[in-house]
Amino acid sequence: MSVFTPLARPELETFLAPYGLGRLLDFQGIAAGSENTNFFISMEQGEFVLTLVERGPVQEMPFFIDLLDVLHEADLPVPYALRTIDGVALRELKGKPALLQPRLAGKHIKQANAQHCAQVGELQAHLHLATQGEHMIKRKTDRGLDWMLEEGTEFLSHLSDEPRALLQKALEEITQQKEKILALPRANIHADLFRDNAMFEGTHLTGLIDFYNACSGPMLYDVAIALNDWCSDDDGLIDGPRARAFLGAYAALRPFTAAEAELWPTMLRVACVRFWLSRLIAAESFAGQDVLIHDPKEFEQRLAQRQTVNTPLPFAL
Ligand SMILES: Nc1ncnc2c1ncn2[C@@H]1O[C@H](COP(=O)(O)OP(=O)(O)O)[C@@H](O)[C@H]1O
Ligand SMILES: N[C@@H](CCOP(=O)(O)O)C(=O)O
Repeated sequence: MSVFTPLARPELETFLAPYGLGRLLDFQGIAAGSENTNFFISMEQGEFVLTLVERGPVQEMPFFIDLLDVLHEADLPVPYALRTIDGVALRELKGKPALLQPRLAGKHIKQANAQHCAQVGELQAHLHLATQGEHMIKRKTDRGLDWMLEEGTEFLSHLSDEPRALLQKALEEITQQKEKILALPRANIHADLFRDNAMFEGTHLTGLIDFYNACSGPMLYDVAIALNDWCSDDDGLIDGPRARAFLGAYAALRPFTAAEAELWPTMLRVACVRFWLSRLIAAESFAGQDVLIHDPKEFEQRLAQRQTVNTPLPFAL
């Protein structure tokens, strides 16, 4: 279970008092999640989630707070940092940066269908449209192309022949296509829009959570990351109907460009490399600990399946 920092009721009550949300009724550590410590918090005035930031770009918390404010003001269903009565958003608890956010209704779905995928594609397009151009808040990801090349090269010697050849080929492609990828249309991107970062009530998408990988970057990269998770079957193949539903709903709001259509197969592979590597690293660094670790093999398999891509981007000439 990923509650890295346990909390006792009195220290939580002291922390929550300045929000003016009434008495603390109940709280519960959340087992899901792998990066931060999260608690469901029931107050007299509603349901909230408290996050203690355990690792990652702690000094960049103002970026995440600002981005979620922009998305919230654009009426998109995302959590955002609640302010204390004195207007403070970013606080500290047990020496960790701490945020209190509204709790979104619903739960994660395991089996996505075309209807789920269309809603996620649509919401992702809204997220990009709200943060394009002068609205984009700059933040360089710490897991970008240079990181992939560096960590990937490091990992080659840890792998057996077949995965090593697969990774080597992908790293060469990243080196060759890097400039073109970086020139694609940009916005703020979620960069981790997996099923476990979206909430559904029945078939209705109630919102997106966990923006701690968000950054400024190519919108197509965000699409590829999401599609690899939402539209893959158990063998790692792209499921045509789900992928077309996702891409069609997205493109109806933000049509893809010719450059994006050309780089689509590359981008699907880059998005596989990103999570294959981060999972390999997590599996090594958290081995034997009580932390949720996702299977790296899943992305090795997806990368192998994306050597040919039969689902083109819907793109009108
Ligand atoms: N604002 C929220 N509303 C509802 N549930 C949330 C919210 N934030 C987090 N959660 C719950 O907490 C879990 C872990 O949150 P997440 O941000 O994904 O953690 P981590 O950063 O550790 O991966 C989610 O799977 C979800 O169930
Ligand atoms: N969704 C990811 C986990 C989050 O990525 P990280 O880079 O923040 O560890 C996955 O399923 O691997």
